[in-house]
Amino acid sequence: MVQYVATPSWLGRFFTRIKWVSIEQDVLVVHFRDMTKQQFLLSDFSNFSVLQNSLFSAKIYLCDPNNTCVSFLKKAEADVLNKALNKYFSNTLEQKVNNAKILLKRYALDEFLRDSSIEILNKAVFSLSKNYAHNQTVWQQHLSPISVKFLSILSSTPKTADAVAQLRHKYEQKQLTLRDNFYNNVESNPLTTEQRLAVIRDNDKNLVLAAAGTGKTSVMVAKSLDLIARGIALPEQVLVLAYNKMAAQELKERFIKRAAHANLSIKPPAILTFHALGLKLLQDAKKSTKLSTFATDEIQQKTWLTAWLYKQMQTDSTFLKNVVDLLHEPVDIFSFKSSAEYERCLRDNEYRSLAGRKVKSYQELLISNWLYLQSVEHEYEPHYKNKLEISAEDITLNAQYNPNFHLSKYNIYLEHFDIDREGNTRADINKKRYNEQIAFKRKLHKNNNTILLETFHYNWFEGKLEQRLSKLLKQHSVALVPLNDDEVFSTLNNSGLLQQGVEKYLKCLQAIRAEQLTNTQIKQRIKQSGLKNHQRYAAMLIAIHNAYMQELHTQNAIDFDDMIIHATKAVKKGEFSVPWSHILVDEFQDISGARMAFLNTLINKGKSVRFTAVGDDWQAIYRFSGGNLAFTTRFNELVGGHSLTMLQKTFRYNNSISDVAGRFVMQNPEQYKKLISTHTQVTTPHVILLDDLYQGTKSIEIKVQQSISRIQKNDASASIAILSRYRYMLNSVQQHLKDKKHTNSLYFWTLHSAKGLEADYCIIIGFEQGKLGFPSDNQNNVLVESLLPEQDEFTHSEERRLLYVGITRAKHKAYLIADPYACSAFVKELVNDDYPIQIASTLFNKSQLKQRECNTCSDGLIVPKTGQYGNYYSCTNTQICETKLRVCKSCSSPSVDKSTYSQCVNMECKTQHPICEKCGREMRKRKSKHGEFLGCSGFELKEDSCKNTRKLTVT
Ligand SMILES: Nc1ncnc2c1ncn2[C@@H]1O[C@H](COP(=O)(O)OP(=O)(O)OP(=O)(O)O)[C@@H](O)[C@H]1O
Repeated sequence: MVQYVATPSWLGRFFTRIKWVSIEQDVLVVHFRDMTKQQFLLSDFSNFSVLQNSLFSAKIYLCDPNNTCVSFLKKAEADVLNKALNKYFSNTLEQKVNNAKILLKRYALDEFLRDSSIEILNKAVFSLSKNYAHNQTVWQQHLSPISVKFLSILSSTPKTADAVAQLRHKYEQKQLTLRDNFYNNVESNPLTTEQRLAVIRDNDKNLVLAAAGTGKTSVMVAKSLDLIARGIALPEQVLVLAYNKMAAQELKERFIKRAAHANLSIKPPAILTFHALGLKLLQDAKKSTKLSTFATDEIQQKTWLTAWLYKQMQTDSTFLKNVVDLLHEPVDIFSFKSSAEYERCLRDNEYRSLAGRKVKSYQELLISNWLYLQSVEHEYEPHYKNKLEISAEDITLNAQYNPNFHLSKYNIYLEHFDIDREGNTRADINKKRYNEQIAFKRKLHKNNNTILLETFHYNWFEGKLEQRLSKLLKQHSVALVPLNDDEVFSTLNNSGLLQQGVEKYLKCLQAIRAEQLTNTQIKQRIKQSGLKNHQRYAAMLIAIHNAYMQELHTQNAIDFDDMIIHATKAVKKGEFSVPWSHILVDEFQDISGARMAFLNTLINKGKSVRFTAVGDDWQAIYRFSGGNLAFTTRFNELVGGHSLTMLQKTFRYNNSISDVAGRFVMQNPEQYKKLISTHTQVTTPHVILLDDLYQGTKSIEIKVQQSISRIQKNDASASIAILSRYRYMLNSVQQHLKDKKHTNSLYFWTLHSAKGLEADYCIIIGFEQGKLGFPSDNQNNVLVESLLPEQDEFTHSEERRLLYVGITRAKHKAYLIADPYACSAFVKELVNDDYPIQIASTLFNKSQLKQRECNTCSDGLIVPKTGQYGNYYSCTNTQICETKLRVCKSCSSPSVDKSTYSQCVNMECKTQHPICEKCGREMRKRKSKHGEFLGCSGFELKEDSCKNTRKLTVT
């Protein structure tokens, strides 16, 4: 039925195509002269229309999203039509406002406004208030006062983001009041406001970022109880995931205890580890869950891989060559920018050749291995001539000369020179001097009639090292007899090199499975690492990965990774329907790629699942087993939009512990900055640094025992934990304390296993230097590194977090016991950077630490030693630094040799002892008929004697 027709004014005949406009049923129809028409469903409008009169005609603005305007209408007809439209709109918009109220209540007042509900509110609520804001007078004319009031309140916050924030704030405030009693009583102490907010916020995704001891566990328990008690979820709709069995058990016990305490008779939700959850889903989906022995017995896994490699080597000689070539990652020394970088590389890599020799560089290793595989016997760095003999001829070499290799059977020397075709050297080596030394070595061999064969860095770089070796040796009639495959295999096996390779490949396999890497990703990651043989490494690892999965298939069994990987697949395929509306995950900072993929699948397959991650980026310590901190630090990008709550008040420890631990971990700029406040305040340092000496001799065991006795005297029932980076040190302390009497409960934790635990007092040991020290220098090699989750560049960043975890286990005091003569980088930092700790030993005096720094290498320390010729000092970086210093006869400090004297480093002593400029031995005062003079102490020696003398005045 056509109603309210409006036709064009006389002007409209020239300026519009419109024939007439009318309301027909619930549709506004614009008819055009060419018989076409445009229709607008009236119920689609969320705004009133506006009439605008001009001299000869009128136009109606429809105020729809396209800003449609119907122009050149007769004024009187347009007026009637517009009134009719707005009458209609006032009914529908009144209904829309009522509906908006219902939606607002449902999505923003009765529950926490979730990101996924914002779209609904945008369409049905915020769009109305925006239209209202632009057209207020018209709306006020046509709508009821109560609707106008509602819209005017809403429109006072025009930006959606602000409106969302306000609604959330309002909801939080309401719940804080309503649930005050519950939050006061759910734990033994009232929850803090930030803890309460962490419980209340129920966005699609929530991140609770905490620090140690801030009550993360309390929040997990309170949140799951609150969800169930308020009827937001049934117990079977809540899933809590803990990092390990012990934590899951603790959460379960605390849930039951707290529910009873809050007078709630509530059945606990599912509180599981990731593995237990995977297993449960596989069982529910009727999948095989037989556990492979590989999962529980590491040795079986090693045996399997060794046997598999052996089988491949037997059938394929190229494979055998690959195994040998890939034992050590190629190192291009020209890529080092400083001597420190080079030293670090040498320290982190031990080059043990097939002949069982420890050599100093990767390229020397290749040469030694090649010689070995060709059955050429060779010595490494044999003595050629000593300093004295050489200096008689030339002064270019300042130590005794040891060429790289000597083929004794043929009396041939072999030198590998680290230069490119232009004679350039490593960045930190003086090119001129190095080339002079090469020239001198050549001359020396010539003068002595010895054969010198030469290979160069560029031979290796151009992939022609083996070719050159073969050519040179053949020219000198050296017999080359290649070993057969069996001989090579048994050498690999007997030397332990195969074992090392197997261990490295298993670490890679673990990383591939934890990160769920595809073959393409494996290739990409290894390529990105810059490894020269990246294609061969990738091919080897892909083959091992496939063989491993095939082996599990043959066993018809799964390993721990499979519990998660297979369960993810089953959920994806819909073989298990997800019953959970709320998933809470603890220790999120250590989540792996595979676990995150599992969580994402559960979230996507479930119905409107809300996810809460609780973690602490300062405590991420499981990268080696796939923990990827980026999921926490880049949560928005990698997991999604979320509500963030920070827990920054700690209850476990005092401000002294918090200041030291917090400052230490925040040295890494990649860590979140947090302002931690502590429940307990103290006025003196409660982190104490002790030396590990007992009556002048290193004895960690006795020192720990003494510390325990001291604690016991003050607090006989306190719990005490002894913590160390590695288990071996704990074992020896535990053994020592076995028969000693003590009233306290003692715990022995590695720093990794201490996660989530606490004790009244903590004693941390093991601050040694090196691979088994702390920070541990046991760096992964480049290959394993390339497959592990990315990490920030800050030196020792994960080890730093580990010390943070260690110190923050203590409720009252943390004792750090360290070797003052060889203290690690961490102890040096604590002392040198004036951390607010109590230093309970004068041996950690800053200037003494400075005196002990090695001047030759980048981070070695000079420590006292006793050898067959008496006492001396040497550098702790034994692999790379040969520094040996004499003991000052006046004060026993280290003394550094100059050309004619040795200078004591102790600034208060500074004694100069004369030494022989020819052989380096001590010079002694002697008498002759001409008076006193200095003579070399090597004078009387039978072999290698030195007759050097000089005037007494010369020092
Ligand atoms: N609101 C509170 N008031 C007083 N004590 C609290 C409060 N919340 C937690 N605690 C106490 O603080 C201590 C640390 O709590 P919890 O173990 O939950 O911390 P956490 O954040 O999980 O620590 P970590 O990450 O170091 O393992 C516990 O003894 C706990 O009872």
